[in-house]
Amino acid sequence: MKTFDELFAELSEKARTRPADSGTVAALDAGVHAQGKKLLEEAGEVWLAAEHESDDAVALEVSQLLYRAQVILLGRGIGLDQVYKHL
Ligand SMILES: N=c1c2ncn([C@@H]3O[C@H](COP(=O)(O)OP(=O)(O)OP(=O)(O)O)[C@@H](O)[C@H]3O)c2ncn1[C@@H]1O[C@H](COP(=O)(O)O)[C@@H](O)[C@H]1O
Repeated sequence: MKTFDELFAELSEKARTRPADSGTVAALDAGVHAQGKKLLEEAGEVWLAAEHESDDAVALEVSQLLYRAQVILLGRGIGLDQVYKHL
């Protein structure tokens, strides 16, 4: 299990070291258009799960949405502090 901040630290390290088997590196290399499509896809899956599926299914989809939001942030070079100041 990991927190939102821990995941962001892990993904930042992946972006820095660029391991060949990293899906995050591939997602970053795919560019913002592909990243945005994934984000919207996950948002839709959260919505559908919330309407029709179990609590655990909703939690899974939200975890994937959070991951995709972090990829967008990493792609733009935006840190979590910059996000948190708006919360
Ligand atoms: N939390 C996630 C995470 N959430 C979602 N995803 C990706 O999103 C996919 C699920 O999205 P979809 O429903 O679109 O599934 P899919 O279309 O079958 O998948 P793709 O073909 O798009 O890969 C997963 O298969 C992963 O590729 C994630 N990929 C990685 N992480 C975490 O990120 C960390 C680094 O991962 P790597 O960069 O791959 O090493 C690890 O700790 C992982 O747990």
